[in-house]
Amino acid sequence: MSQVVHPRKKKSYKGQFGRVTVIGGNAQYGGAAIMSASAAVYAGAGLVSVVTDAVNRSALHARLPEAMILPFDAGKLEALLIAQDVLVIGPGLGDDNAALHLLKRVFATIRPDQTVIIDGSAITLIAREHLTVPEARLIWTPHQMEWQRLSGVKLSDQNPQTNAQAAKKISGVVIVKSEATEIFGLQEAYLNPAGSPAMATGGSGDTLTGILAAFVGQFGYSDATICAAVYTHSAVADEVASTHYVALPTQVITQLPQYMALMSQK
Ligand SMILES: NC(=O)C1=CN([C@@H]2O[C@H](COP(=O)(O)OP(=O)(O)OC[C@H]3O[C@@H](n4cnc5c(N)ncnc54)[C@H](O)[C@@H]3O)[C@@H](O)[C@H]2O)[C@@H](O)CC1
Ligand SMILES: Nc1ncnc2c1ncn2[C@@H]1O[C@H](COP(=O)(O)OP(=O)(O)O)[C@@H](O)[C@H]1O
Ligand SMILES: [Mg+2]
Repeated sequence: MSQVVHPRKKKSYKGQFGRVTVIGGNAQYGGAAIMSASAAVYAGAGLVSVVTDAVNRSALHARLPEAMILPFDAGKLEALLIAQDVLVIGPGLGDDNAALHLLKRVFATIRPDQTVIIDGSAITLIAREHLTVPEARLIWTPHQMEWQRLSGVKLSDQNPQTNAQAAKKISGVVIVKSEATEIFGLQEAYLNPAGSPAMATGGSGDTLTGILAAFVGQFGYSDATICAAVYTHSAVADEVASTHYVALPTQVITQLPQYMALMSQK
């Protein structure tokens, strides 16, 4: 962990800690985009933007003034996306035609050196519509039902062996989230040792996407960075859960800077 999260150099500025854009949050699921973007900001991303339904503008500005906002239908979308280091697509995006159209528009702009974290509704849409994914550094973050949709492996048949086999057919890194999250597509498979049922609350996965984005954006894309992000999410939740029955995503998010400061000093 401390190998990944290190003290910042004195001579540095926000442009060196990752340009992250979260694409998600329709009229029903605005909170998902807010939690993803908040996690990215609190985990240290230098510049965070959110492409979201226009109805989320006031809520997002009020909750997270650090973030910039662009509505889903903005003409400037491509210009924004091209300048990003990391994209998160899917938290609260929804799976209707508007979401599908936006997903295709985003995929058409992606460059191979960008990291794209594919979550939630985006996974469901890609599986349902058999979409071709762009050439990029892809990180998939399915929960078990999304993994069933994407891989075809039924929930009841999912285990480290069947998951590993299925992940080989998918381009990029696959983080199969559960009570024992597994990561495939790295040099070695990784089993997350932290976390608890206190994390079983809506928004936990949305929060993970923001942490991943911030870690890749500031510490660079590597196996160690991805594992550290997954571990940090659960380890902070464990800290919260030591005194709280549920580890609310918003509470996990606010604890991130303190946890990372301790990690960076080890
Ligand atoms: N506050 C918000 O705005 C929230 C928005 N969310 C967004 O809502 C959209 C739909 O995502 P959902 O995950 O709710 O719906 P999904 O339809 O993708 O998955 C839920 C379904 O899968 C089943 N299931 C079985 N095992 C499961 C497992 N281990 N984990 C999760 N589900 C399991 C559930 O019973 C349910 O039928 C996504 O875009 C997501 O990002 C959620 O993140 C919840 C919070
Ligand atoms: N029982 C559990 N033990 C450990 N981690 C859990 C448990 N239940 C949920 N989680 C974690 O919470 C997150 C849930 O993700 P997801 O279902 O996508 O949430 P959401 O879409 O509501 O944000 C994952 O990181 C998962 O590993
Ligand atoms: Mg989710």
